[in-house]
Amino acid sequence: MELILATTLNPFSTETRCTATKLKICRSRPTAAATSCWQGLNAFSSSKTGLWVLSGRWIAAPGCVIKCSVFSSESSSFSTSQSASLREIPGSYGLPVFGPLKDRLDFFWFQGENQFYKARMDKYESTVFRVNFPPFPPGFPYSRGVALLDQKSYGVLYDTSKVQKEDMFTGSFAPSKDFTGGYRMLAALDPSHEKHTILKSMLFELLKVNRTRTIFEFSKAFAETFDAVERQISQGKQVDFYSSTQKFVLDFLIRTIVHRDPAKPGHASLANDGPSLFQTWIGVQYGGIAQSGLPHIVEEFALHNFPLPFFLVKGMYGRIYKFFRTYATEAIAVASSKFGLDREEATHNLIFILGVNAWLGLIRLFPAIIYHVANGGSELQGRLRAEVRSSASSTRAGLTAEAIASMPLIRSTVLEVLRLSAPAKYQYARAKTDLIIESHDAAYMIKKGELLGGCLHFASRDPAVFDDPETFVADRFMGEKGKKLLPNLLWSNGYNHQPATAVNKQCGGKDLVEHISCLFLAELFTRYDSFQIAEPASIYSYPPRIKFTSMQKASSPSRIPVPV
Ligand code: HEM
Ligand SMILES: CCCCC[C@@H](/C=C/C=C\CCCCCCCC(=O)O)OO
Repeated sequence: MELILATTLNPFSTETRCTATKLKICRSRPTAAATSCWQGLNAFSSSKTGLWVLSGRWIAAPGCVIKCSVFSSESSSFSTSQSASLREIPGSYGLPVFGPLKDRLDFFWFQGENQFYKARMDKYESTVFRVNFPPFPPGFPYSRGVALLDQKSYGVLYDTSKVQKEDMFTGSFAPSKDFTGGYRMLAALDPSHEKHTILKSMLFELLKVNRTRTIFEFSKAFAETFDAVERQISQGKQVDFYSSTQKFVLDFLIRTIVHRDPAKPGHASLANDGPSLFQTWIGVQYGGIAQSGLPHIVEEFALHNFPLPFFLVKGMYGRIYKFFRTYATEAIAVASSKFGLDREEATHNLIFILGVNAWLGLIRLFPAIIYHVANGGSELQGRLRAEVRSSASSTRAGLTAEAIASMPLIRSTVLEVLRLSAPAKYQYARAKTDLIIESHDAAYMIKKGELLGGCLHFASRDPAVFDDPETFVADRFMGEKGKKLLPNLLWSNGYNHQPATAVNKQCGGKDLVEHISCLFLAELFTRYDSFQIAEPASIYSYPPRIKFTSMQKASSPSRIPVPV
């Protein structure tokens, strides 16, 4: 936040910088007798108009006096011209040991993750409050921090000039690097790290050189998956889409980037073990926060108590590594020849990017898309079908990137799913310096080093931003009105109207996710007129309960084979 201080002095030259040696901050309204003084150094910068911009760290109510001595030892005084109230951050970490233990019981047993945050937001009447984040003791370090649950305060998580993202992928707990060949992965690097820029650029390059494969491999994996779905339905079975999605997405990702079918026979083949190898490697690696599907009491004691050692999955990860090292030759060649990366490090990063960043997110997103579109009933399915059929048939080549781009309702539906059911629900960062953050109704002082944790489930339902925030509105992101909401769509660790770059921490697969999610819906309504899922369905439980019960094949398939 920038506080414009109207200077009463002649403007200094632009070279002069003023270092505040003593700031008198009025913690409450200036009429209050009590004020408090801040001792601290803060750099101001002047501009020709003489207006001093006090960047972001100090808040003063009107009438406060800010003493400031400039380098030329000339003293000056300013009066502030704006007001903002600095509020103590509500909440508590509880007593040592007992506080985190109570929070752990609330989070994993008595309340569940959404109610855990909602109960505290209601209790403190604030979207910013102190809390113990998971994972919890005894075996995990204290993750005391400040929760951010509104759209306004969330933005600080993206401002890497104010916060650092080293080892912040899952908050205070970062798995041992043993799980990733001894290397820190791209997602765990702060953008100031040179290796971050190199690895993210490598990813962008791999997505670019494989762009033509994407649609083809996706459509192929989609067809295989739904052939199997239809076979099972014809045998009178309900089809658990969360499990069939895992093979579907892994096949698509690996065929597209590694240029090899994971199950293709060979000395390093993954056979059909890919999904279970990745689920186990990830579940053990992130055990403290993992949702394993194991009986709850087992999950609590086996996974949530202490970080599990890598040796438990050494053999499984060895198979994954051998597959990539053996077959991902082109991708590794790009990494080493074009980006100078060590082949070893490139291989481990490729596994993590495809297996955690890409796969883990998409296998949660596709069932959520089915869930929301099924809940939209025949009306929404009819509108989606009409849009797909008219757009695809209008271009000779069927579901091309251009055809997908001409499906506004499909895209808006995908974005609305990403709003309501963002697969990556938490983003963390640590304050680089003392800083001020703002919610819609107050400003708070965050001290250097404090952990900030955003909970997207609430920020994506911020009633100050979204009309009818709890309701799935497929059209929400359509037209000019929808375009204005893109800055409020936060699923990719950044604002949706802004691009992921090599120097920010926004999801490297952001565009790919939106494109193939639109392609997923377009394929679905090319192949089917409609579909139904079993009730009750759920995407907030783990594993998600999304089971196909029936599909109505397309009466007039406009399918034109996609060019290879
Ligand atoms: C629905 C699917 C996905 C979701 C919800 C998702 C979400 C996110 C989020 C929230 C982050 C930031 C994590 C943090 O630092 O706090 C992230 C980072 C990242 N994602 Fe994704 N992602 C998805 C799919 C993908 C795909 C398909 C790829 C690659 C093909 C990918 C590659 C990455 C990478 C490389 C990073 C680290 C970026 C960096 O550190 O600069 N993601 N993703
Ligand atoms: C969970 C959704 C993952 C989306 C991938 C995305 C960003 C992820 C950010 C943090 C999630 C880290 C992995 C959590 C593992 C949970 C284990 C389990 O419960 O099995 O990177 O692109």
